[in-house]
Amino acid sequence: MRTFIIKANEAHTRPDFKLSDLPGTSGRIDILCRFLNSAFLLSHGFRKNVRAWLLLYGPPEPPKAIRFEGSRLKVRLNPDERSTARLIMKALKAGEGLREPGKEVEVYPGLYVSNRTFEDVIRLTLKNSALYYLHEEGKPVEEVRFPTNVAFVLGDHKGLGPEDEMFLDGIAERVSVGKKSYLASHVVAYINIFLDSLPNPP
Ligand SMILES: C[S@+](CC[C@H](N)C(=O)[O-])C[C@H]1O[C@@H](n2cnc3c(N)ncnc32)[C@H](O)[C@@H]1O
Repeated sequence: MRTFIIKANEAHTRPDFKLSDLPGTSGRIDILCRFLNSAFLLSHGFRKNVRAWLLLYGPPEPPKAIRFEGSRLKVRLNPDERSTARLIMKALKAGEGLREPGKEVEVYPGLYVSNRTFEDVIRLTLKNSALYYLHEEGKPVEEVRFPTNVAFVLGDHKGLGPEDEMFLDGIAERVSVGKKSYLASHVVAYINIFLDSLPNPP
């Protein structure tokens, strides 16, 4: 089982953005769409063994946590950003008015929204997965021995802040795919392809 978690510092938490201008109006939800594309899509296929969390911290109602559960997802994820952004919009719409922090609403089978925080999701994930923080200065990915259930945390265009990093210290090993700073979606694609190449892939 593979889990990918991305914290999006400015991603809007209401469906108030334009599908025709995601980078300019949504707080970079376009990055989240590409992230989902890399997490789930194969050419002519879909990775059912993947769970992805989008943690949105932009205006006006942060936080919102959107969970895509590959094993249960019934809606189609397409390669284009626009249709994926529409799913995110649907989830944000379903999450409007949510008050209880722990309550998750099912938007479609396999797609959920809640008010869970970054810390809530990390704690939940740690219950059944080894946690890795994807970071340029981490241990080279080729040197890590991955167990059956793995979870990877990434930042968005701003990266993770010092408080998030402090929270992850001691609970998430830093892992690198290279010294350069790559696009979040490229890092996820690289990790998926690297894990696929292992004799017993998670
Ligand atoms: C700051 S990068 C760039 C975001 C970019 N603007 C985009 O469109 O995706 C996003 C995240 O990718 C991860 N990342 C980038 N380069 C990496 C590397 N060489 N090794 C491991 N993780 C990396 C980090 O978690 C980082 O916070």
